[in-house]
Amino acid sequence: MRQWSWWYWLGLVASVFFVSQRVLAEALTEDGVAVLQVFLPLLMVALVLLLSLLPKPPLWRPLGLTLLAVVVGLPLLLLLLSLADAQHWWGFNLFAARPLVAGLSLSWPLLLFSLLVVGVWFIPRAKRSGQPREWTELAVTLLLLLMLLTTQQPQLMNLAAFALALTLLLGLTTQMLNLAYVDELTQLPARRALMNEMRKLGRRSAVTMLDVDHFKKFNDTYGHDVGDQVLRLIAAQLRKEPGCKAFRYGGEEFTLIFSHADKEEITQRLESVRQRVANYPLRLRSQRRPVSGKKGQQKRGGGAGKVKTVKVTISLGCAIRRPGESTDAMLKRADSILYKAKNAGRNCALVSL
Ligand SMILES: Nc1nc2c(ncn2[C@@H]2O[C@H](COP(=O)(O)OP(=O)(O)OP(=O)(O)O)[C@@H](O)[C@H]2O)c(=O)[nH]1
Repeated sequence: MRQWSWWYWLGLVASVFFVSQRVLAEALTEDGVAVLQVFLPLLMVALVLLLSLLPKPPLWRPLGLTLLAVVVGLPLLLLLLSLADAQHWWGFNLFAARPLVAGLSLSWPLLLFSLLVVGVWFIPRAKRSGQPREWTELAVTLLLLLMLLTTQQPQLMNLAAFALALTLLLGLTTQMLNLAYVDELTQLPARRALMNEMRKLGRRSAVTMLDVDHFKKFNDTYGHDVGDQVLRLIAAQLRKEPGCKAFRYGGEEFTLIFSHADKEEITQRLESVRQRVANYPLRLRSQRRPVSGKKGQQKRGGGAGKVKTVKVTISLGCAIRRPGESTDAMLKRADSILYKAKNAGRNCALVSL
């Protein structure tokens, strides 16, 4: 679903690029060019804001088609109006369109509007999410702006257009790699990344499988969303641990790999993770509790908005690589040690040579 976003952005970039090329075309009058130089960047900033705010449904849905028609069609409509010399109708001359800097199509309204949209919305959003998609959208917005500001300097404009195409390609590739290699819920490297990393492990290495205790019961009691919160919490604790690399293996299972085989140090690290998770008070708001069923009714009795804390535990099984052992066999052994830890009463870490 999220991948549809690229098509809308591509549509907008293509439409703005086409219209900006027409700015240079001789078919436009001097006033027509001026209108495009003032209004096209303003319209473009408004459209990128719209695109970043609205959900992006599949293109073939009526809403998707409408959104695409808006982002592609409005710049084209502006071009048609400029070709028809329609600027007299909208009082263009009153618009204070004098450029602030000679050679750049930068007017006061554009400077203020783009500073507001980029500074208040795009930059904080990209920083908050840290995702390649949001950073790409910010870079594309800035490069589109640069391209439109430099319509009077074709060499600079071509350079900005080239950088724009490269940014889109880079953003798309990074996102595809992220989809394949990064787990969306926890943002840890996913199983495919683990398998790649395992191939590189040396003779002195170790792998740990870990699993949340009684997670099915936890999900049934507090709901799937709180379960997801637990998985994110565990990922955050694993990420903090030095000397090892964490992966989400799948479901409620995680994997840690060590590129050394020091049993004492590994035991210490696993104990530290286990204790941090076990002692972490997870805050629950009452509205997150189940909305139906007997258990839900009992829990909702506690009053709306009340904050309750719960704790979870994990079990860990670590296999230190044996001479001649394949990484697959080591992983399987770690899994069976994990089940020994479960049978030993859970909330514990076992390490075996
Ligand atoms: N919230 C949430 N739950 C998940 C996710 N992936 C798997 N689960 C749940 O994890 C639970 C795993 O349950 P089991 O394999 O029976 O294990 P368990 O209840 O943790 O019991 P033990 O492992 O023996 O302590 C199932 O209820 C799955 O639905 C996820 O991404 N989010």
